[in-house]
Amino acid sequence: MVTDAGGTAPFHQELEEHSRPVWDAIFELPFVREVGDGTLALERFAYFIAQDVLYLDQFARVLARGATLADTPATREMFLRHAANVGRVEERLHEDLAPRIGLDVEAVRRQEPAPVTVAYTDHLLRVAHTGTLGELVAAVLPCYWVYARVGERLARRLPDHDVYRQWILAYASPEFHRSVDEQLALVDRLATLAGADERRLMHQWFLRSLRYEWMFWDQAYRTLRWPVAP
Ligand SMILES: Cc1ncc(CN)c(N)n1
Repeated sequence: MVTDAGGTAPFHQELEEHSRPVWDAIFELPFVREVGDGTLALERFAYFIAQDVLYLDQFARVLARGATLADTPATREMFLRHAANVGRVEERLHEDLAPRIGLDVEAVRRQEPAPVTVAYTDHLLRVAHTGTLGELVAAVLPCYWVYARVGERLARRLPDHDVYRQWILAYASPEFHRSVDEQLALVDRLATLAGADERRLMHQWFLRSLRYEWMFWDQAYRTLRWPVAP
């Protein structure tokens, strides 16, 4: 473990080391592997993008709440910029991919989100509205960090599939990685200000979000629907 001059590891490193098996399970997911080699059935990817449209609508609200809770002007500016980037970068990516994979984004927005999408966004919104800024940052960190890690890995050998290639490159981009670094630096700063109870909650929300990231891709691979329609 790398430590600073005072002998303490940065908090994000602690988070990563405690959650190693979940990270490994994410890298091994069939969804991730098949995007990487370009063999994922388009139906599964279209399901994923549809759920991600619904997810990002709520994620942007969580980031806006981060701006409200921000303890410094620089942190407020960062959250506002990140919330705007959801629209400028990720929603634009979805709108660009949608017609190529047979999706109508506006029709998707009228759908009920699937079970894991509801569970994950409810978790983020609850932490954002009942927790501290440190708890919120720990909860959103996997949303950044996992996609950066997956993008970086898959970009080492890009698939021969235009849609998957474009999706991977979005998350391997230097711009996306800069926003991840900003969140990592913020979680480290806030952890130094937090007491033991808050740090424990930060661990808990980080791990929960990380597991939901695994579940979100697994849900798409299984194209999970609500059981028993009315
Ligand atoms: C579910 C999920 N998690 C994270 C990301 C990356 N912001 C995303 N687009 N979707």
